Amino acid sequence: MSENEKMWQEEQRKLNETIQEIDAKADQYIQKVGGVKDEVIELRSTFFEDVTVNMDEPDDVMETYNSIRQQAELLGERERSHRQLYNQLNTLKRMRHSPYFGRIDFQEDGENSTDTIYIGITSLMDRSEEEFLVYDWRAPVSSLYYDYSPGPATYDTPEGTVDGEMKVKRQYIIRNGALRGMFDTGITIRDELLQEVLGSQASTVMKSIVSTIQKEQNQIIRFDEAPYLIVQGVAGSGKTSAALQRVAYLLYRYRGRIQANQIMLFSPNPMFNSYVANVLPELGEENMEQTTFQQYMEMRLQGRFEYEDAFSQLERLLSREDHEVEQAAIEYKSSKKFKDHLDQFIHTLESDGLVFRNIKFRGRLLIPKEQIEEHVYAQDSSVSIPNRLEQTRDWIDAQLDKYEEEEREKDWVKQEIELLSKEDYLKTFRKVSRGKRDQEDTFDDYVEEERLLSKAVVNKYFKSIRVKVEQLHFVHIKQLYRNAFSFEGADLKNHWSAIVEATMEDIQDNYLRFEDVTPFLYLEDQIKGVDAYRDIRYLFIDEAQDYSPFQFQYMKQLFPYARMTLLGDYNQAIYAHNVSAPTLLDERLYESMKYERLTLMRSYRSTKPIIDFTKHLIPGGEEVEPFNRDGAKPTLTQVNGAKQLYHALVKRIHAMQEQGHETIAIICKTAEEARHAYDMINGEYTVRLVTKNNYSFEKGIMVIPAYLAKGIEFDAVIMFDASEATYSLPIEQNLFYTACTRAMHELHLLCNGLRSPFLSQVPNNLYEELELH
Ligand SMILES: Nc1ncnc2c1ncn2[C@@H]1O[C@H](COP(=O)(O)OP(=O)(O)OP(=O)(O)O)[C@@H](O)[C@H]1O
Repeated sequence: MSENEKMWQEEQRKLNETIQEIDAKADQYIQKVGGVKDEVIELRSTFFEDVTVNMDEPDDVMETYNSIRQQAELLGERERSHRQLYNQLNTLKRMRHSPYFGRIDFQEDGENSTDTIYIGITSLMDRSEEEFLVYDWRAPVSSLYYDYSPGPATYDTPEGTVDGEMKVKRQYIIRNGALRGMFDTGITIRDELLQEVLGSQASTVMKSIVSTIQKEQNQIIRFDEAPYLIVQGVAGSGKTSAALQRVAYLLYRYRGRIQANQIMLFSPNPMFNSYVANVLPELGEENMEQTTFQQYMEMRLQGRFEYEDAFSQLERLLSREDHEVEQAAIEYKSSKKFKDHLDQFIHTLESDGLVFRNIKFRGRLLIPKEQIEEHVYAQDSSVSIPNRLEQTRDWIDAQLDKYEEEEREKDWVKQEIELLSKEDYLKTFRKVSRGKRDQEDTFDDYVEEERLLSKAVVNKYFKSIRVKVEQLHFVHIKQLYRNAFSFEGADLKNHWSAIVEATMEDIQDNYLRFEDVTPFLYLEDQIKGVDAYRDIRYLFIDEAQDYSPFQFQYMKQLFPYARMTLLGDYNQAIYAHNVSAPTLLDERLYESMKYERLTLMRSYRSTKPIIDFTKHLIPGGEEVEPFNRDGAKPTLTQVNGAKQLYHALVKRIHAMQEQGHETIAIICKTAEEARHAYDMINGEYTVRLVTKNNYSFEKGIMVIPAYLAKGIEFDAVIMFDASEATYSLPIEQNLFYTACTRAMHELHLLCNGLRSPFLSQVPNNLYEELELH
């Protein structure tokens, strides 16, 4: 038997033993789960047998309440342990399929023996819970596997650094409990496994990468120093993947101290949310909180304003009209400079200038705005505006109590009572008299009945005023936002008056453009007080290049206790505010803060020929390092007119399907172009049109605007129209690059008319020009 065969046998034996151990543990768990389940069922069915229910006397009610609470707590605790055992059992099931993926043999300095350490998605102890059979990939010692090749190696533990020598580093492919492959690896994780992983079909859900994490990604995952981690990574370099494994790492590293709901991820679009939703559960962890800026905006503005979202703003700018003024407005309103300006404005409001609304009731002026103003500015100027407003709110409430009482005597109230239907009358009567009866023995006085009913009627009408007062609606934020523009925007020269005029009109129409949303909310928060997310400890911002400097400042305020991980790629900055301004990945924004900036240059998503092509679409692209995965060159099909475009498209889709590609994206520039492409082929193929209002990621053919394909990948990408008429302006360059870099295995460009000037930067030998036959 050769050395290799012996090694294989030895490893097979080890694998069998581990699986036996997993089975034995699973049996133990099944018994425990069964036992707890029976208890839960029993507790549920006998819930009320075991509680004493007696509502006769107040003391009895209290006793009943306590008894029910105790029983509910017991049930809750049993249900929790059932869930926990059930989750552990599921993890064991996953481990049985592939208990580990790597091994290192490590000899610590000063020790005689070498430890053999197997590494898997979670740790596994033997039945007696004494020895580790498998180490969690997030354990300190496991970082050796990602960071070193055999030779001297070091890892950090909470107790300090451990030095030693790595003797062996081995990788396994284990499927359904059987050893399929095994490699002793060198400096980086050997390419075989990565080749296998990357060569597979695109999936509609993102996969975990723990078995093939690369050294530079591991640095991101385990980073634990500065409060800001900025990651600039080229398209497909694993930023999102690293972010998700980092969440899993943090949950492991700070187990018991940080829960999944204290970690939040901001993602670029809702489709992305479902795309990444599987990674953490696959690793046996709960998902973090996920949201988009769009969702946050909706939560804040819905019902108050019509507002534009980021996608519509982009669509507006992508239309081929003159956007000079709009572009200037977006750049300015998204800048730190505008925020500083607003801060100055807000500062002046401390002594003068807040605008208020009258408080009226049925046409009667109850509290004039001047009185509110007087009340606010009568307070000590050292008190913050939000605190003064809170104080004023209490004062207004007290005034309203008085007015409410006055109103009860009015004729309209009597009429209202008369008009109450019998049901309403009884309902109101019961409601108001309920409290009364507890205090008095009899209740038969007509006057008292009238009094209570009028109180109820007036109360009902005052309710909406009370709610508005509670929300500090008496401050006229809309007017204040307008007033913020009553200065001379020196840098904007001849555009300023046009910008101000457009803003005034929009606000008058109760409409907020996307570029106004953040400044508006910021102003509102500074005046009314920030409703911050104080529980969030870690904030992840994916596609960070798409956020404006103003949004960043805003987020900092919204998440005051969060460490931030910002991941993105400046070459994929597609929004107007970043066309000529630095993105959030720019170090200059962090100069006064503690931060670390890491870069990822290696791209894993696409085949080498695709990366060789796409890297020429951006300045500095020559530094992008492709992962060496083979594939066909991208193609370019030149067509003239809609008819030829249709034929080229159909031909291409057909070829992609023949080759067995499961996710095929026809990527367009705008929603309008996507609708056009969709109409062209719908009926011929089963095809899905993805819009910002319809977002789920399924297998098949989809037509999608480029900005919605952000962060996502497909087996094959067909660029619907790579022509000059579609892609030639500066704002279109990154969009073009982003769209092309979504392809994993195949990239095909159709071009109706003159080709985009961005293509002239790509050497001819890097793509194939096709004729349409
Ligand atoms: N270490 C790795 N092992 C296996 N697959 C990897 C690894 N790193 C990245 N990938 C794969 O490469 C693809 C791109 O990764 P990901 O989406 O995380 O990149 P990204 O930098 O966020 O991309 P983009 O900015 O273009 O949206 C995914 O299919 C991911 O699974």
